[in-house]
Parts: sequence; structure tokens; C-alpha cells
Amino acid sequence: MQSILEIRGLTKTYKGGLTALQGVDLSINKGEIFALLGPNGAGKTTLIGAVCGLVRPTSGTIHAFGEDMGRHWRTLRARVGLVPQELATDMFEPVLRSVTHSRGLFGLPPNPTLIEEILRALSLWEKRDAQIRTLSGGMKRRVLIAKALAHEPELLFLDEPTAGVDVELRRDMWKQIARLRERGTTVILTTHYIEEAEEMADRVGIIRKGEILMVDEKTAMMERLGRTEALITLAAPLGQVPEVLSAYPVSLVQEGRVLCYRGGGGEGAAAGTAEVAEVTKALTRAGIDYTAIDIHESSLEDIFVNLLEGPDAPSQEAAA
Ligand SMILES: Nc1ncnc2c1ncn2[C@@H]1O[C@H](COP(=O)(O)OP(=O)(O)OP(=O)(O)O)[C@@H](O)[C@H]1O
Repeated sequence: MQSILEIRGLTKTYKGGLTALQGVDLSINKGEIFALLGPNGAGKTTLIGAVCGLVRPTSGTIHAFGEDMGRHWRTLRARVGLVPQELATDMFEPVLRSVTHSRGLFGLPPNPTLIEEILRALSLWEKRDAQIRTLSGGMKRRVLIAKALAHEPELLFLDEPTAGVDVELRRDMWKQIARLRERGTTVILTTHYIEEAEEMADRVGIIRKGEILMVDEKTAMMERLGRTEALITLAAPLGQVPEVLSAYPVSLVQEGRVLCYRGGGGEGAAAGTAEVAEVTKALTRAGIDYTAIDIHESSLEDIFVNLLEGPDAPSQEAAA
């Protein structure tokens, strides 16, 4: 797997003393979609800003395309695209001119055919002569994407691309991002939306308080940390867990009316469901009747919440 971005020991302490990044190490593979998942203030925007030259790191190194960004800044930055959270300027510019200008900023020759293609793909061509300020919020977001694509970046950062947009537009944007990947662009996106990471990403990094807690392939993360939960509603409440179930990870909840199984973590989903079947057989053998079973696998969301809430969030080494 070829690496396109190597971040080592990246630390950022803002004036005033707040440390937004603490020794971040991160490798991004060429051609992947990487989701950086973390709560508000975790350091996601700071991390992107450091790679895109908007934030000066306090220490650490960033290599992109195999070269030191600190040394070859101009040439490397031209190969990186950034879709920021908000549009800061350009509100009075018409769409076409603004997007064309973004390409020129990187010293590239004009390419009207490419700009038209980008605007059409983002359903903005009809609006090419409209001032950006007159567009809807969702369209403004698309203009941001168009501007970032105008100079044909190989590595694209999307800072919360779908925050505050409606479900339909969100799905639309996911499709656009998937298309970029098909064309070979490497995509790093930040998000609060677990669903977004679950849907889009090849790998997921979880960041909290400026530290990367865990990086893994999405499916491996879900398999390794995922658990099976089953709620077995009993026909009559129990005072304590029956002896026949002492070997299983079960407990009584809802005043003994429901038997709760939580297990199967680390061995994939099948181990959990098979064990739930054993539990139900043991109940039947013991003559304990039940009326319903609600069984589900934990999602990336459960994993994320557990990680963030856990008192001893695992270190990256421990998790690897
Ligand atoms: N220019 C700045 N000066 C001082 N502190 C800052 C600055 N920019 C960000 N911070 C602080 O650094 C921390 C990380 O912020 P950052 O914007 O990187 O987080 P984030 O994960 O992107 O959050 P969100 O999801 O809310 O966008 C926060 O505590 C924030 O208040």
C-alpha cells in the first residue's frame, strides 16, 4: 500500500496555551477514503489546517507524496485540495468565475472544459452565472467542493462536508466523493456523523482531545470491537441469574424481567449470535420461559461512544 501522507509527532499548541494536537502520528494510503471521527474540539480542523498550511505546527513533520511539506511547500500544496467548513470570501462572485479563479491561484493554465465538467457533476452548471451569495446553503457547499477540485488535487480534504445539510444532499455528496475515489483521488474527511464514516470510509481514525485513539479499517474495527447484544424478555421475572447461565456474559435488567446478553466481542458477529442461541437453549432446559428476543450487533456508533466515554481509552499501540 503506497502512502500519500505521513504525519509524525504533530503537535499544535495555540497562543494562550491550548494544545489542540498532541503528538499525532497518521499515515494515509493512496486512493483511500479516510474518515477522521471525533467530537467538537477534538482537533480535526487543526489537523487539516496543519497539512494545508493554515495552522503552523508547534512540532512534528508532515510528508506528502514522499516529500517534506515544510521544505517543498509550494509544489506540494498545489497537489492538495481543501473543502473548508465555510465559504469565507467570494460571495459576490458568480460561480463560474470563482471556480475558475481557484484553479488560477495554483498557477495552472485555464481549462474551461474541466471546469464545466466539475460544475455539471455537482449540478451547478445552470447556476454558473449566479452570485454565490444568492445560492442555497447546499449549493454553496457544492461550490466549495468545485473550488477545491478545480486544480485537480490528488489529495482532498473535506472538513465536515455534510454538516447541516439535508439527508438527500448528504447522500448526493457521498456519491460525489465515491466518484472522486474511483478517479484515484485520495480523500480525507472529518465528520461527527458516524453514519458518514460507516457509509464512506475504508479506514477510520478516532480522535479525542488532540490524540488519535485508534486507526483501523472500518470493517476490522467493527469486528474487533463490535459486540452482540440480546435482550431476552422473560415470561416471569427472576431474582437472580440462573446457575445454568453462570458461564455466559448475562445480567438481569428491568427488575429481573429481561435477561441481557453482551458478548461476542473480538470474535466477529457469528460468535455472539451462536452464544445467544446456547443461552436460549439453556433457559429452555432449565424450564425458564421467555416471550421475546431482541438481538443486534453494535454499530460503529456504539464503538465510538464507548471509546470516547471509556475512562481508559486505549492507546494506538494497545489497539493495533
Ligand atoms: N485559532 C485558535 N486559537 C486558539 N485555540 C483554537 C484555535 N483554533 C482552534 N482552537 C482550539 O483548538 C481545539 C481544537 O479545535 P478544532 O477546531 O481543531 O477541533 P475540531 O475537532 O475541528 O472541532 P469541530 O468538530 O467543533 O469543528 C479546540 O479547543 C479549539 O477551541
